[in-house]
Amino acid sequence: MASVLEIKNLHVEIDGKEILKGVDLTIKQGEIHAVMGPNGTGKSTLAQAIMGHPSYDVTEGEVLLDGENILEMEVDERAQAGLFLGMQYPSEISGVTNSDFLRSAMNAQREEGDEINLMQFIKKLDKNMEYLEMDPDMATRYLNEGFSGGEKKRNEILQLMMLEPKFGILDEIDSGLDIDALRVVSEGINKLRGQEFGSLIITHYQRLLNYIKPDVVHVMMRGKVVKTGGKELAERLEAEGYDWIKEELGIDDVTVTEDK
Ligand SMILES: Nc1ncnc2c1ncn2[C@@H]1O[C@H](COP(=O)(O)OP(=O)(O)OP(=O)(O)O)[C@@H](O)[C@H]1O
Repeated sequence: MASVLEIKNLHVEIDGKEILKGVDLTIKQGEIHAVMGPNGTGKSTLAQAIMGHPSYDVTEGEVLLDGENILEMEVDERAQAGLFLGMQYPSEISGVTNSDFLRSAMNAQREEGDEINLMQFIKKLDKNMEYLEMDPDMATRYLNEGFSGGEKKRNEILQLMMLEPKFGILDEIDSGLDIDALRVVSEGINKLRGQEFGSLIITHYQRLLNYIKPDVVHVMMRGKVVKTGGKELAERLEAEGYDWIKEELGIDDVTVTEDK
């Protein structure tokens, strides 16, 4: 049966300031959802809260993966349950090679005693790196250390392709990518597309959505999802910006501020 990720009435605070003010959103496995919205409207906060970043306090609501509240799980348990978070700014880890990191992450998802066979791992790694047009040296370099912005993003998609999560939460996967990298990264996501994979892709640009056709598009303003539609919604935003939504809602300021 297809898995479902349900975000229900999610309220999140950072340092006592409420950023998310009741987000509702449901993704089924097999679907790709895009989250768009002006700067400072809570998109990254949503991704961070789902994955359990310690600075983000959930004050109300729940996030259910097949009916189970993942907010009660530790971060590694969330990953084990099948969630993957791509970071807007992936961190560098010196002393751990990219390949070792990937193998440990894959083994962490498996039962003890059922570790992935080394040859199988190398085969899968080689195949996916080739697919993503990555330099083979990237496997033996320390995780993200000295990687360019584009290399980090490609590497994130490599992680996604190796781990094959149920749901990938991808924050600004297109930022800083040149046009070739954008194509490759999009192809990687499209390759995963299918009944076994669902994704929430946070992006500013319709450009990415020319390569990855979303099934559903959401717009966030003031810490909430204010509009949901199909891919034509993203096209209209690209052509007309966000003003028409602000007019519809009767608001001037879209950001998350204290007094709303
Ligand atoms: N660590 C933090 N401390 C205080 N405020 C924060 C923190 N992180 C985010 N915020 C505030 O929360 C609001 C929403 O931020 P968030 O990063 O979720 O927005 P966003 O929609 O992803 O924006 P962008 O499109 O610019 O990436 C902003 O006003 C931001 O300043």
